[in-house]
Amino acid sequence: MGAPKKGTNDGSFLYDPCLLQGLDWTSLQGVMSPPITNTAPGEEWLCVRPLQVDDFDKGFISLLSQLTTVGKVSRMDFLRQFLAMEKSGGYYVTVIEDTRHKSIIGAATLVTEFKFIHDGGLRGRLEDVVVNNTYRGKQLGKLIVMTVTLLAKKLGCYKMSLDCKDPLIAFYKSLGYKLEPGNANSMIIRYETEPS
Ligand SMILES: CC(=O)SCCNC(=O)CCNC(=O)[C@H](O)C(C)(C)COP(=O)(O)OP(=O)(O)OC[C@H]1O[C@@H](n2cnc3c(N)ncnc32)[C@H](O)[C@@H]1OP(=O)(O)O
Repeated sequence: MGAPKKGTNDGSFLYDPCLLQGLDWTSLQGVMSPPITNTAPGEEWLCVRPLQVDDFDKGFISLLSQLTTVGKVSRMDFLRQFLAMEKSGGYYVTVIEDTRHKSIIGAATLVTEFKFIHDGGLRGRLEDVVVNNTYRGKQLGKLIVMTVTLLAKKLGCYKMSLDCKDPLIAFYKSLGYKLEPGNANSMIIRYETEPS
């Protein structure tokens, strides 16, 4: 099934699905074995596409709970955040659906940020990467990360960055992400109470 075809944006997508057409996977030759792309993900029942309004009913929120604490997010909460992201622009929440079960099994988000620096450039951040644990080890993690990474390039981002735990450094390095010497620290102030 791959990605939704041109002209299928009926307004239910968070962003225009046409943006996922024509991503340049040539630099990834050898990284994926067998080679897969967002438009040819290896199984006809896999679909890589922007988040849709009815993905709450397809398990999107419970998938995120395999990444971190989600808390209580009702359908209304989901819809409110979806609409806020859509209105704001710059949120490219991208998912993999198993269309046999109408189930969201993978997700990653590209967030873009307008800058005055870098000639008034656009910066990308990779956020909230997760694959359902029963589907892991089948390259779907690589697929969803590279889909949004190539989308950032297509949108004209001058760089894309991410924060991750140490064990995942090798995973992201295999996809071309680098630790820059002297510039690989992640610092945080947390404003919320840590869950017990
Ligand atoms: C920027 C962020 O959002 S960081 C947060 C990342 N997300 C999480 O930690 C949530 C829980 N984990 C997951 O959802 C998944 O394990 C993912 C998304 C990290 C990887 O998904 P998968 O579909 O299993 O990835 P995929 O099949 O493409 O595996 C690629 C490689 O990464 C390695 N890998 C995958 N997960 C991990 C991990 N948790 N720790 C170390 N290595 C890993 C695999 O061994 C594989 O290596 P290989 O190609 O040498 O065999």
